[in-house]
Amino acid sequence: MSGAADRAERLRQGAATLGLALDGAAQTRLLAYLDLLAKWNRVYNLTALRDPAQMLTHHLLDSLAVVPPLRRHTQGRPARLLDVGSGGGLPGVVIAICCPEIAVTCVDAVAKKAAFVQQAAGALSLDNLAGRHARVETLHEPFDIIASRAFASLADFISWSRGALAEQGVWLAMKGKRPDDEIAALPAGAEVFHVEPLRVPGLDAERCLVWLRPVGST
Ligand SMILES: C[S@@+](CC[C@H](N)C(=O)[O-])C[C@H]1O[C@@H](n2cnc3c(N)ncnc32)[C@H](O)[C@@H]1O
Repeated sequence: MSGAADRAERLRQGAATLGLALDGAAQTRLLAYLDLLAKWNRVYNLTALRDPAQMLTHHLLDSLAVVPPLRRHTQGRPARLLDVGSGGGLPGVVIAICCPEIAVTCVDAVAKKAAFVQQAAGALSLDNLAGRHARVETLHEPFDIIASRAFASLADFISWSRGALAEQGVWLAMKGKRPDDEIAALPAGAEVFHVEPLRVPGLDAERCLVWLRPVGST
């Protein structure tokens, strides 16, 4: 089997293991995104991983694992999602591909990373995806969901992005092992309402999602 065919099969199997029904267009876009990531990585320095096979498991399937919990939360309704410190677009681009009803903004403080996401939105014809060059602390438009992966401590994630959260909004942090120390160090004004373990197909490592919401007046 060729490398590309092997990746397509592993993506299909991984999505099935996650219980995700991906149509052909979504699968094609996810693989095209992987190709873009691999192609532009040297220029934009998007990820330390160089091998597309590893990128599939560590980046694509890892980000895909967030989609079922996200869909459970939104119930398929339209939502605005901010991916903070998105780098090469993880998990934001993957969410935009799998959930056309979610308008995704990927923000990064490094201009070339935001430019890559904007370029990917055009190349993959994703009307619901935008790359934004900014520090998250400067954003104020309301987002229903603010997500991050490999970004910062929970305390910094919450306090830096607080100004961009809608009134009924929630934060969603993708973490490795359950971050009990970070949860204990949360500032007043935010609380964890759910921590769910995630299984990433083909990845033998602990993963969890931490859901948070604002409390009281901040
Ligand atoms: C370790 S990378 C993670 C990238 C991506 N989320 C992933 O999982 O591969 C963290 C990213 O956060 C960005 N970043 C750091 N501080 C930021 C801030 N205050 N506002 C926006 N982006 C920030 C960095 O430029 C970097 O691209």
